[in-house]
Amino acid sequence: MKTGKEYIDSLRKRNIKVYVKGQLLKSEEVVDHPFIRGHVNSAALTYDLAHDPVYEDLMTVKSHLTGKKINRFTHIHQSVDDLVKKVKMLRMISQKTGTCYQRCVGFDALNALYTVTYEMDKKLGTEYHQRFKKYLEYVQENDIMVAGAMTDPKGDRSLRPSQQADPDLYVHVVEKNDKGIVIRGAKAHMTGMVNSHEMLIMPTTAMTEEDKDYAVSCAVPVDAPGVLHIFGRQTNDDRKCEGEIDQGNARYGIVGGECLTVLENVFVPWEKVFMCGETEFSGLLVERFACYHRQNYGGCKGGVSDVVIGAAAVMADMSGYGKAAHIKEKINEMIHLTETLYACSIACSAEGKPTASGAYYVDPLLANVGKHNVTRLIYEIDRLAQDIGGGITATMPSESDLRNPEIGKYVEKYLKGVSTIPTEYRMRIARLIENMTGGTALVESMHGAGSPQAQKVFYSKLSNLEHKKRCALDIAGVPADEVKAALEAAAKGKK
Ligand SMILES: Cc1cc2nc3c(=O)[nH]c(=O)nc-3n(C[C@H](O)[C@H](O)[C@H](O)COP(=O)(O)OP(=O)(O)OC[C@H]3O[C@@H](n4cnc5c(N)ncnc54)[C@H](O)[C@@H]3O)c2cc1C
Repeated sequence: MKTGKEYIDSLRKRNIKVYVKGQLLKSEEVVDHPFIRGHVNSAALTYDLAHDPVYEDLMTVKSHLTGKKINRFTHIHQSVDDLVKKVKMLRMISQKTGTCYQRCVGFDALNALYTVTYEMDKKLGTEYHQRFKKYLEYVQENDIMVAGAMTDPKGDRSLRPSQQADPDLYVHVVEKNDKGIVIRGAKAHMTGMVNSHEMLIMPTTAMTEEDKDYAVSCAVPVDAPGVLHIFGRQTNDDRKCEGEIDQGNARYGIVGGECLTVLENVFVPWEKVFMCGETEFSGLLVERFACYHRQNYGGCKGGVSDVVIGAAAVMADMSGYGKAAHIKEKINEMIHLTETLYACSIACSAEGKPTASGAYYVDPLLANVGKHNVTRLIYEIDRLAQDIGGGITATMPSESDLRNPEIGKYVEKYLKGVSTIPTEYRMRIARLIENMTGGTALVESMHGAGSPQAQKVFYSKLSNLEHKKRCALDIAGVPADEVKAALEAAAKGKK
């Protein structure tokens, strides 16, 4: 297993093309660029914690392939216990970073592909699973950070991939030969991509026969020829080029350092191709990845919310209203919402079941309910934090003002709360609340792992409404079969 330092050193060896604000960075500058370094630090923590005996049980596990001790982020879930520990691990790390540490996306892609390649081979007689296991062994042995690359730019959402005016709006195969395939397109919103080693490309939606070229999954090094990354802007990101306080979370940053990854005729050898034209399995792959990924959100956002709750409570204490009844009530409400998020993630894990491959899979309905809650409850948690935080979280002068020899004394004097607390501490907490409850951070809760509607479609599919109707009819003493026949007759009459 790599340490954080070994992980960072390994990133420096890549020959990666990253653009930030229109400028191509030199490959060796990427890790230390102020826009990127925080995301590197938070991912590095997933490596360092695996060497800390306190977290050994959560962070490490025995590989089912080699029997060796590996970082959990490269593991295939072998039990319900593994699924539960994943969620506990995510909450624990989030409590330390206050933000995304990116590695869960690749973790979920590994598990999704492991289960789907097995089922694909069984049905179609392909050989993807063996291939994938070899790749997995390489990932585990080298403690590789893998970006999960599912979301395509998608162009006109009302059209299928093959119907788009521009064929590259979904990643597709443009050439096949005896050595491998060539792919073209882009992947959008790529978390942790610029500080990963490899990306796992997956289709973003179920495909029809016409979309055959778009049903493609493969592993690609982030610095392969033809790959370039355009780093995304974030709320207040220029503050990263200034001092520390105004960033709020200077060490770990905000969200996962997303980028647009362009794939311009990228060659992929067959040993790294895990789906190529098997349209009937692309929907299943999307579903598996989505559910594994939605499982996470009560864990990671639970931990992030723990930090938000702490920040709000500290702000109240530092400002002298920490003991007020309405503040305590609001903090309690935030705790209630946070534990509700966490409960869903634990529940979908506890209800996990083995797939045909032997890998364990979450309860998909509960995983979707959990992520859907995140799209709503985080907004309420953050609203309460802003309520408690006060207007200072939006209007505060800068760190430069605080340090200014002429006006610093006024900032010091007039931003003071409780007289014994240094003003700078209060400013740091106010900035943390600002950073964690606005802009980019909120949108991640809405769209990361899929927009709300993407979860809702699972409800009608998985919740068995007919069974619920039956329960009601039985309890009310109404004969279900008679009602069914009567409704069918009425529907026929209408036609
Ligand atoms: C911070 C962040 C990190 C992310 N990280 C990753 C990552 O690491 N890997 C990855 O693969 N993806 C990642 N994503 C992408 C995420 O999965 C997508 O944002 C999400 O699936 C929504 O897609 P979109 O952003 O293209 O939104 P859109 O598709 O533009 O959706 C916007 C709205 O339009 C609606 N809509 C879309 N299509 C239709 C339609 N056909 N009919 C009716 N309504 C429609 C949606 O329901 C939604 O309400 C990340 C996103 C964010 C914000």
